[in-house]
Amino acid sequence: MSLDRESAMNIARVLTEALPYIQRFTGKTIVVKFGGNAMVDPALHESFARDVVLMKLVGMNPVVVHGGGPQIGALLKKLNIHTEFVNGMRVTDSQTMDVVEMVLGGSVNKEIVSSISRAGGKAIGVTGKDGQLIRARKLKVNRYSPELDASEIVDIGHVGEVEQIDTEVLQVILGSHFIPVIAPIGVDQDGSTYNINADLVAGKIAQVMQAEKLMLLTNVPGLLDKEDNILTGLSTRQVDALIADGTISGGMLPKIQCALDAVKSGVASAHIVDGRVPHAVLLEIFTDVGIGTLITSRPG
Ligand SMILES: Nc1ncnc2c1ncn2[C@@H]1O[C@H](COP(=O)(O)OP(=O)(O)O)[C@@H](O)[C@H]1O
Ligand SMILES: CC(=O)N[C@@H](CCC(=O)OP(=O)(O)O)C(=O)O
Repeated sequence: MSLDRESAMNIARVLTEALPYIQRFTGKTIVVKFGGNAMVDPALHESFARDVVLMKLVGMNPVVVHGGGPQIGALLKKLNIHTEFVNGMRVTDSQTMDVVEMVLGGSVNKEIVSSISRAGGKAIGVTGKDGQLIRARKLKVNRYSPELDASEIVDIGHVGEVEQIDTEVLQVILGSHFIPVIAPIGVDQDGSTYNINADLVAGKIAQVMQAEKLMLLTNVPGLLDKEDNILTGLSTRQVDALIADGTISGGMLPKIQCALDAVKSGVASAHIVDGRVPHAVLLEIFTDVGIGTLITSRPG
């Protein structure tokens, strides 16, 4: 292949632009949450896997946490099982829990592991049950009730929140130079299984691993205002106001919450990024192109 001088210079510029980022992030843990909505296109699977393998090869420690909401929804539909969400969380009865575990711990997890292998990397897929990685407890959900004109606690079944992350299994995987791929299923002391929102798991893992970055890949360009402009660099107070006036709702609620919690607990930055853009991870980590919504800890 021969290139004209200008194209060659452009490629060289992009490559050298990556150098300070490689130097800065070598040896650092970067938690990437691959959202179910960003996963629906197989080509995006491949570009995501290549980005993660590249990160690993230049000395970073990528940790992948994945969702699979649309994939769970598709199987539930096939099985004629009705599903609904409260505050962005899937109401999960025992039957739904079985499907969730099958999809997240089975097909979705192994598809990502295979994509990473095809891209030349080595990955190990686990759920939070493996090595008791994710200890969960039942999540209590508060919902506003118009009839009561007050908030009420609703029981949404086998939905959990993270009680504790036991990093031992992660250290073993990372120590053996594998890329961990984690399905957001938790377990409690009695061995009961919980469906946990993948953003919440990614946020907690980033906190416990004191990650340099938490990246949440989704199917929107970032956190949007009512006119669809991307919002970035927000303070906690501004986020609270956006939740109160309904600008932030549904699946964006746990995303924002875990991004704020992560940066408050020492993660240097959290990013909500459009996973529909091919190589979104690569662009965010290795270039000066700022994409999506950046959340850092600052007063307010
Ligand atoms: N202010 C907002 N900005 C962007 N997306 C929002 C906002 N409020 C609600 N959402 C919704 O949140 C969704 C992203 O969450 P979710 O569907 O759970 O994605 P994922 O599967 O990637 O975790 C968006 O597709 C959008 O419908
Ligand atoms: C409790 C809860 O809602 N769990 C999610 C788990 C998967 C997930 O979080 O997937 P995305 O990241 O693709 O949305 C669910 O059942 O859909």
